Amino acid sequence: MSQEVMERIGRIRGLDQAAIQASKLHISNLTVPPGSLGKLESMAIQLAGITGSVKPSFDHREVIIMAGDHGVCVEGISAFPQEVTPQMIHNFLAGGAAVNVLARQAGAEVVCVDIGVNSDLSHPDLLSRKIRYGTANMAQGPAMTYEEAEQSILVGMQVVEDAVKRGVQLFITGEMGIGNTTASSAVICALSSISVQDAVGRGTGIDDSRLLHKIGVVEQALKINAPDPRNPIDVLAKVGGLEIGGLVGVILGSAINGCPVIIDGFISSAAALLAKAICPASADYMIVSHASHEQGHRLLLQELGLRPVLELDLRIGEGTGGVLCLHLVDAACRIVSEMATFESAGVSGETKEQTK
Ligand SMILES: Cc1cc2ncn([C@H]3O[C@H](COP(=O)(O)O)[C@@H](O)[C@H]3O)c2cc1C
Ligand SMILES: O=C(O)c1cccnc1
Repeated sequence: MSQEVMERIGRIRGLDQAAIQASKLHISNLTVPPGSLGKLESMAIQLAGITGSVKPSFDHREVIIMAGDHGVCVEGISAFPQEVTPQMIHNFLAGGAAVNVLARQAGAEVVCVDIGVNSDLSHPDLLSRKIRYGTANMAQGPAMTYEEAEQSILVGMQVVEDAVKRGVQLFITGEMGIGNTTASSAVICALSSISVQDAVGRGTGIDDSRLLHKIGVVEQALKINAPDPRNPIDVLAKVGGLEIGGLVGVILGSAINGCPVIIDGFISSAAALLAKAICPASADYMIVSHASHEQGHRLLLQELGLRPVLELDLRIGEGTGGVLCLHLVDAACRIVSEMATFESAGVSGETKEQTK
């Protein structure tokens, strides 16, 4: 791996164990039966471990939408044409996409990065970090070079670094790239024992015959490229995507900078699996927002070893589920900072189980 990427990964630290213990103790004193706030408690404890604070808050949060195109689209694996990628970028920049609406509701900024769209784009609010004009067709050969894959991770890390300098404290992964459920399926099959049949789903809504074809395309891409399961960069280069690599960088970059990162749907989770393969400690910084309706996402999350917070039958990506999860992250933060303790509220904290 390149020096620049390696040096940054070396800065990832384990969670603050003292803060985790302090958070557990604080939560045990709140006026609810022990453990009764479920995932809100585990989130609050994780956030304490990440930030070192028992009462964290995240006023400044950003969805990073990594956008890239996929050469494999020529195989006819999506229900939509490649032109939709740049068209949706204009929609994000105009504030009209689903993720924009949900981000406004949750008080998050949306940042869009062109890391590999197959057309020229220019807009004052677009971050232009193009590495190449889309990937090559992975059904015929590697999607990109090893160096380009490393570069995509570095771009994601640098986008996070710049945002942290502006005061951003929490990141949400988002993506846009027609064809990227195909690349994500190939990535997870290359990294795990999940079968192609189980990993490949309908993406934007393909019919049964196209689904069978998509399975064949992923099988072919894995066969001709033979990605090395022990080398996540090789997997990303051969069967991944530029926006997937960018998200690996966003996830690792969040961990490097001590920030929580909310993982959105199927594509973001494939990036998370790559990030964990590169640096297992990065998983401590991840919050998996939701279980997507996309076939294979549940198995992917099992592989990642993380439980989703929500289940809303979303199957869109963009960062939509990630932003919705933000409301629950805020809820967890408010619980630990605003709730009364047994002592302050004069409520008896001893359970009958304890007094028996
Ligand atoms: C209008 C539109 C908006 C989207 N927003 C996210 N995606 C999602 O769909 C794409 C992946 O599905 P597939 O692999 O089947 O092409 C990605 O761009 C993903 O972000 C969209 C797709 C469309 C058509
Ligand atoms: O879960 C996702 O992220 C997803 C599912 C289908 C299409 N695009 C994204």
